[in-house]
Amino acid sequence: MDVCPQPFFSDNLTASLIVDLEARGWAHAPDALDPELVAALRNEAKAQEQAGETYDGRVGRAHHETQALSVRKTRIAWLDGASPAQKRFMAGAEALRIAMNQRLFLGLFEFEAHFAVYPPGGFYARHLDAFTRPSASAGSLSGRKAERTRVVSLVAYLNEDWSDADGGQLAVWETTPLDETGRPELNRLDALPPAAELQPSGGGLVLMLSEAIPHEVRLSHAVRYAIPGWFRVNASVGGALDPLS
Ligand SMILES: O=C(O)CCC(=O)C(=O)O
Ligand SMILES: [Fe+2]
Repeated sequence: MDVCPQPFFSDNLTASLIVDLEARGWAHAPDALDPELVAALRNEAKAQEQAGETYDGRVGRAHHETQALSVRKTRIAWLDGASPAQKRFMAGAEALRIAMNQRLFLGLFEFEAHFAVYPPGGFYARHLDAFTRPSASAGSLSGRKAERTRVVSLVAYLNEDWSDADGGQLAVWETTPLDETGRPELNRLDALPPAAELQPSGGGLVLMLSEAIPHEVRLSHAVRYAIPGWFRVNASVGGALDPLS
């Protein structure tokens, strides 16, 4: 791990993203990333797609695989951090991780990310990236343990010349309705307009609290390139939950 990773952008932008993240649970900066880096990453995503190295994205471990295509239609390939562009991307994420830990005391300890290529007709239905356990006795949620370690989600967009007509906006909501047992009931958000609908234009960057911000990728009419990633805490050791979490 670099001692002083090269940040994506200025300290000012980092600080204002973190202020928004703390105040409302999400933050967005259009044109946050260097266009050269964005182009290099987009080319890698395209090359992997053409080489058949991407595969169908699945939904969280708590869902049945058979549901996947009705929830999410996208193809993914995990970043391995090997190419110069991926090294730079991981270094920027590392700088953000350190800044978020310094200001928000989140204890984030690692970052994982993948390319996501949405074909025309691609989408990702409304979801949370991680689940809060409603109570210690919620045994049926045990399958979600692994995902609870996602604390902050990041999405970086790699698209060139995105227009309104291409669809594919990221809709974000600032509240999560819960049912009487404390489980998220996201279909109740049908009645609530999203707090924002963000264009996936190249260079844009979004941060979201993984357990708190429901979001969806609207139907995309063009090929849509993104890198979603997650900052994680070390909440499980040997399959057991960290008692502090
Ligand atoms: O691509 C996006 O805008 C968001 C993707 C997303 O929500 C996810 O991969 O969990
Ligand atoms: Fe997500």
